[in-house]
Amino acid sequence: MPEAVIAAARRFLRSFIKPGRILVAISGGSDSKGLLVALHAALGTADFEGFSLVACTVDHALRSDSADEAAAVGAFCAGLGIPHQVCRWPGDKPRAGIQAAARLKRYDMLAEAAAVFRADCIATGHTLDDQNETIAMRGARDQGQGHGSAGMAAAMLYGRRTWVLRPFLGLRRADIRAYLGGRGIGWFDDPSNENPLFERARVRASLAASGVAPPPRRGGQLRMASSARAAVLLGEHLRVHEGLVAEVAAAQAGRIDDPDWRRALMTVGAVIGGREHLPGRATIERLSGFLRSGEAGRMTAGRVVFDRRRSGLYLYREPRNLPALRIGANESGTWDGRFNITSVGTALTICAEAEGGVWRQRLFAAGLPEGVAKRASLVAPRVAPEDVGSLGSTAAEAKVECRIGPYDTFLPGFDRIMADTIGLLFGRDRYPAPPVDDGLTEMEG
Ligand SMILES: Nc1ncnc2c1ncn2[C@@H]1O[C@H](COP(=O)(O)OP(=O)(O)OP(=O)(O)O)[C@@H](O)[C@H]1O
Repeated sequence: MPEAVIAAARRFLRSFIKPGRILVAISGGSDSKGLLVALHAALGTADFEGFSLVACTVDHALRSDSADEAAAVGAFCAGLGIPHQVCRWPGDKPRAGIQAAARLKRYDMLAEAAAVFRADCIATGHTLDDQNETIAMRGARDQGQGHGSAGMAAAMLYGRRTWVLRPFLGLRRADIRAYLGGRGIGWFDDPSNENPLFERARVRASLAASGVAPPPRRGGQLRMASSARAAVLLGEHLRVHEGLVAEVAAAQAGRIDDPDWRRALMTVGAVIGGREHLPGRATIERLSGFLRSGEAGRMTAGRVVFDRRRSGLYLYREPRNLPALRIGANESGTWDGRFNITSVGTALTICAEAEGGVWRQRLFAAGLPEGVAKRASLVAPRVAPEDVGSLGSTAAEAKVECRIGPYDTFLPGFDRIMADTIGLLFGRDRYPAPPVDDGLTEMEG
């Protein structure tokens, strides 16, 4: 029903803690165009003073007519009096994984545009149809263990800085099209949506062919509750030493059949291993068998050693395939997916602390078993001024912080409680809060 569209726009605006500027990510397709039009209509009433709209189209420059389409979207926005910017992806494009690369670039450019416009958030036109496709794709990829079943979050923090909100996540695409059609507004259909070379296009076609609407979901709310509980368990049972070792109390180490704890532990494991994703189902099952048995020993999974002793469980990065990195003066880089390093003044080289050095003493002083302190110290970063090479030290020439691999690029709003807890354990600040009431927002999902 087209009325649902304007109702969703109004509900979204009411969820803001205070009025702000919203950047609509508009591709020119029906969903994002419907979002822009519905928000514009809602803001035309007296109920939402203090809000403003701006818009941005990313021209991926992958199709010959994309620049013309982006310009046409600009003209449409101008007709509504909404400031609009086109961001073009310049240069050569990767051949493999083009959709994933385009998505990352898109969010990067949208976040940049939001900063330039001083927008408080980005809004995208993701719909319930997109949500169902995402859930089907994640299920098929066997991410299992409940990681993927919550689907897309109604709010997502990009790059630790920009909130991306999805106000139409509970709406069907057909309703948005009917809403636009009723106003005589057209849209572009992206041919890649139908291209069977892309997984999403195949899933979309098969969901449409099945003709069955998936049942309504409360995935977002359930996931938020799970994250809150996981955060409590982490606070009670897990400590992190120097960003290198996660120590789990002995009594908790075997409770791997608790799904919230398992997800929390696997997420901490991903941080320790410098990974963005949790291990797949088969790896988690193997690891669970080991932890459930309660026997002392070591198992490696996802670049992380799970070292089980009588005194507790210890997680640390396995001492293999550690990279070397060069960072120019006053530049930043990420080493091994685990540490963000910013040079202050001089160019730096970063490699693994192969001798253990001062880290070993610190970990030992923190009360860790000697074997754990020894192994974990070998994977610590050794930061040296480039011109001094191996004689350098970690003195004042660098700022080093832990990277939280699973959340620093994309943080689903429903995981924020757990992400904050993990961040604090690794010596980081909390992530910025969203501009909306996220409890309300997740009810859309
Ligand atoms: N070229 C673009 N310019 C601006 N916004 C875009 C563009 N492409 C997509 N978007 C935004 O993203 C929304 C979802 O589009 P689409 O489903 O194609 O993206 P996606 O890659 O699936 O996103 P995600 O991976 O985050 O689910 C659109 O409704 C729109 O708001």
